[in-house]
Amino acid sequence: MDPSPAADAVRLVSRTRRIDRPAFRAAFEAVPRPRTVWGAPTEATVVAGGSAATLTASGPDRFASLREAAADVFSSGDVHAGTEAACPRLFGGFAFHEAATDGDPWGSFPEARFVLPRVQVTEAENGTWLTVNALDPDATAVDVEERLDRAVETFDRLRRSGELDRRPDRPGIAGLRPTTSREEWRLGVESATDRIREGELDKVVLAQALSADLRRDIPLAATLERLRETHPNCYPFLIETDSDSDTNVDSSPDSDGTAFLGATPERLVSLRGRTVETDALAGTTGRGETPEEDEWLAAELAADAKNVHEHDLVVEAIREQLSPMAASIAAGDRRVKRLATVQHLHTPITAELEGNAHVLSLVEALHPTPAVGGLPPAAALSTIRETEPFDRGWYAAPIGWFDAAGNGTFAVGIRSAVAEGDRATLFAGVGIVADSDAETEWDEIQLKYRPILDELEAG
Ligand SMILES: C=C(O[C@H]1C=CC=C(C(=O)O)[C@@H]1O)C(=O)O
Repeated sequence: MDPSPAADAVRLVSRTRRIDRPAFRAAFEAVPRPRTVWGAPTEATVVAGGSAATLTASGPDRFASLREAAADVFSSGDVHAGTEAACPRLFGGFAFHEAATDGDPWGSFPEARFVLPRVQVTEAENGTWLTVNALDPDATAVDVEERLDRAVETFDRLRRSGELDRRPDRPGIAGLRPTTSREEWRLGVESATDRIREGELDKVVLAQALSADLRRDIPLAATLERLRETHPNCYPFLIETDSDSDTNVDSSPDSDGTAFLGATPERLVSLRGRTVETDALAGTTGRGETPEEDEWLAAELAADAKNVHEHDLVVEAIREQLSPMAASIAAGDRRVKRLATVQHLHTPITAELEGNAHVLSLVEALHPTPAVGGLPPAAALSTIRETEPFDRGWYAAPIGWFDAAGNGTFAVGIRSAVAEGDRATLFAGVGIVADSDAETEWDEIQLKYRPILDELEAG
C-alpha cells in the first residue's frame, strides 16, 4: 500500500516501463513541452518533456542552491525505475557568465535552470524505457501508474501509425546577420593579442553570433536527428524553455518554445561515484577532401606550436582546477578528434576524488575551462565582456544532468544555436593566444558554424 505523505511534504513518485523503441522524432513530438534531449557517446539518449519540477538559481551561490533544492526534490522518492538510466534526473544548464541572460535571444533562459521531466523516454543499451514522474504532496503511485498506462498507449499508437515517417526538409536560409564585422573582429583579436603580449593574460576565447532568418520554422526534432547522425561522437542536446501554452501531461500544445540546441564535441565533466572523466579540447583545423588530406591536416595540427600551446593551457588548467579535490589525476595522450567539419586536439583526463562530491561542485570548479573562457579566468572573462557585442547566454556553458546521488554528466554548449520559430542565432568561438592571426581565426569561426548552418540550409 502507498504510504500517506505528510501534509505539504514534497513527494517524488516515479514509474517506468519498458516499451518498443519509438522513432526519435515520434518520441520528441509525443512528449509535452518544454522538452529536453540529451545524448552522449557512451550514455542512454533521453527525450523528455514537461516539468514535474523546475529549479532555477542565480548569483554566485547558484551551484550550492541548486544542490539544496535538488536534495529536496529527491528526498522522499517512491521510485521504481527498472533500470539505472531511467532513475529520476534533473536536466538543464547554466548561463556562461554569472549574470542575468536577458539579452535577445536569451530572454527565457535564466542563469541556471533544471527540470525534472514529467515524461521521459530513455533509449538505453538494455532497451527503451518510458518514465512518468510526479512531484507533489498529493502524488500517488496509482495516479502515476495510470498516467504511465496512458503514455504507453500513446507511444504504441504513434509507433504503429508511421505518421512521422517522412522527415521534414531543412528550413532554408533567407538571410544571415553576423554580430561582428571583419573589421570589428580584427580589432578585437588584435586588442586581445596585445593584452596577451603585455602579460595581462595568456589566452582568451572570443566568440561571435550569427543570426539566421529562415524560410520556414526550424523543425527541431529533424534538426537534432540529423545532427545525431552526422556527429555520432558528440553530445546532442536540446533545452526548450516554457512556451506560452500550458503543458498538458500526456499531450503537447502546438507551438514550440525557444530551444537551445546543438551537438557539442566537448564534455565538461562526468562523475560516477568518485571517478571523474573530462576532456581538454582546443586547437582546431579543417577536414580534408580525401582521407590522405585529412591525415595530413591532423599531423600538421598535432605538430603546430600555436595550437599545441593553446591546447596545453587547457590541460594544465583542468589539472589545477581538479587538484584540490582529487586523490589522483591522469591525462592521456594528446590525440586528434575528427568531427564532420573540423578536427581538434583532444586530451582525455581522468581523476579519482579524495572524498564524495556532487557533480555540480565539479562543474563549478571547472567552468569555464580555458577552452571557452581563457587564462587567467578573471582577466579572460573581463576581456570577453569588453570585446563581444552580444550576450553569450548559455552558449559555451555547462549543459547536462545530475541524479539523486550527485552523479551526472555535463557538456560544454558549443556548436550550438538558439531556435525560435523561423529564426536561429548561432554561436562560435576561437582560442586566441599571443600569435593568433585575426583572419585565420575568422575562418575557424566560419568552420565552427557549419554543423548548425548545414542543418538550416535547404537542399
Ligand atoms: C569555443 C569553441 O570551441 C572550443 C573548443 C574546441 C576548439 C577550440 C579552438 O580551437 O579554438 C575552442 O577552444 C566553439 O566551438 O565555439
